[in-house]
Amino acid sequence: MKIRYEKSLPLAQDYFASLGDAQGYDVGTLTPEQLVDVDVLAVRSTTTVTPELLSCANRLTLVGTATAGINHLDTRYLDAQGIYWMSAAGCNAQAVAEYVLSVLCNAHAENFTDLAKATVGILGAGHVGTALSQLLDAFGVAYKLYDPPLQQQGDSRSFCDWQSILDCDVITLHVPFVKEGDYPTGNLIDAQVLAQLTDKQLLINACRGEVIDEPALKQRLQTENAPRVVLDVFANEPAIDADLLPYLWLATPHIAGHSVEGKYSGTQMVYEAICDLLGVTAEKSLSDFLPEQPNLHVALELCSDQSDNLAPAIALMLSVYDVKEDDKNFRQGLAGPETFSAMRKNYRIRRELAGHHVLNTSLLDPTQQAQLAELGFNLK
Ligand SMILES: NC(=O)c1ccc[n+]([C@@H]2O[C@H](COP(=O)([O-])OP(=O)(O)OC[C@H]3O[C@@H](n4cnc5c(N)ncnc54)[C@H](O)[C@@H]3O)[C@@H](O)[C@H]2O)c1
Ligand SMILES: O=C(O)[C@H](O)[C@H](O)COP(=O)(O)O
Repeated sequence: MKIRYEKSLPLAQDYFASLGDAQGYDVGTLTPEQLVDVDVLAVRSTTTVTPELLSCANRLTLVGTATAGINHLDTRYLDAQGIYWMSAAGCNAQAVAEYVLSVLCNAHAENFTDLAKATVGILGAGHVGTALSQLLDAFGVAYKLYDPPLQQQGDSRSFCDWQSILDCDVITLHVPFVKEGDYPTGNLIDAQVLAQLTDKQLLINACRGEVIDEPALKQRLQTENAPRVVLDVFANEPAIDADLLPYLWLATPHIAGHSVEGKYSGTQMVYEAICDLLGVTAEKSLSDFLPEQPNLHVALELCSDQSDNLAPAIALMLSVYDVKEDDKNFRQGLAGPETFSAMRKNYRIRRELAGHHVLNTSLLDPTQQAQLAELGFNLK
């Protein structure tokens, strides 16, 4: 069995070497000829899998992407060729949900969004939307879900209509980028939608840049009464429109899903798919590779504002992951497509909330303790 993998998959050799001849390629270097006699191609979103790329692939059985998004795979072509493909659905849902929560905590800290009163509109209630709704439940923050495909499939949760989502204090996008079908998402947030949003609202995009009409966004952000906007994703990555950045409240280089857990899980899922293909038991698991959770003891000095019931959870959340640090690094480091890619490749080690130890929690009231436990913290 020959496996070709994009070197951006963490732990690829550790996972794949025992399954066959596993060889890595650098992002952007894979040629059609390198797929001759290859059985499995393992990618992330930085390899676009087209008919041209696969034109010499004479034995390809499986294309696996260690990402949630699949818009870089020509799935129609793969289906027509009888090549099985899979994605790492849900691998980084918690990471993206924590990214959004970090944005919300910052908005609350700046008195822009009062989380005790605000309603968050979640557009797309799949893995990420659901993980986010669970974090918001822990915080006691109100939210609405919008997801017509899931609603049509009979999902038992309560969904709202399009206008209700646009009326929310925060609108956060978690849909796939889909060009065709009953529910296309390209430019879902277009000039007309942007015109409706006001400077009391926060718009977050951590799904795909193409879901927002970016030129229209740039225009809107230069007019009166414009919403606050946070972008993790951009049209035409890595050659993004850097002129947009000054108009954004927060901007990051497509790293919302890049927690250690999120990235390792992606490789784990591709490994499991290859094991299935071979009919062998998957013997490796995430816990074989995840480093010990950093011994982060969060002191309650962080939780000084006892007048705000959410203050301890917010302080702890931001001490574990503050998106503002990523925003600062991005604005300082961006000089072109290469630096966009390099910042993603060399992204810092970011661990998810679950497992962090919190000391002195007996000083908190039971509601606050429950909030922390629901967020995944280990209370000591
Ligand atoms: N920034 C990042 O690092 C990052 C990380 C993970 C995922 N993503 C992106 O976020 C997307 C969502 O991730 P996920 O894991 O939740 O995927 P998912 O497939 O589990 O959920 C997507 C949801 O969107 C819904 N949907 C589809 N079209 C819709 C429409 N027109 N209107 C409303 N809802 C619609 C689907 O029914 C589904 O429930 C991915 O496709 C990927 O592009 C980005
Ligand atoms: O779709 C996903 O899972 C995310 O957008 C993910 O962060 C993409 O990761 P990349 O392969 O570009 O690092």
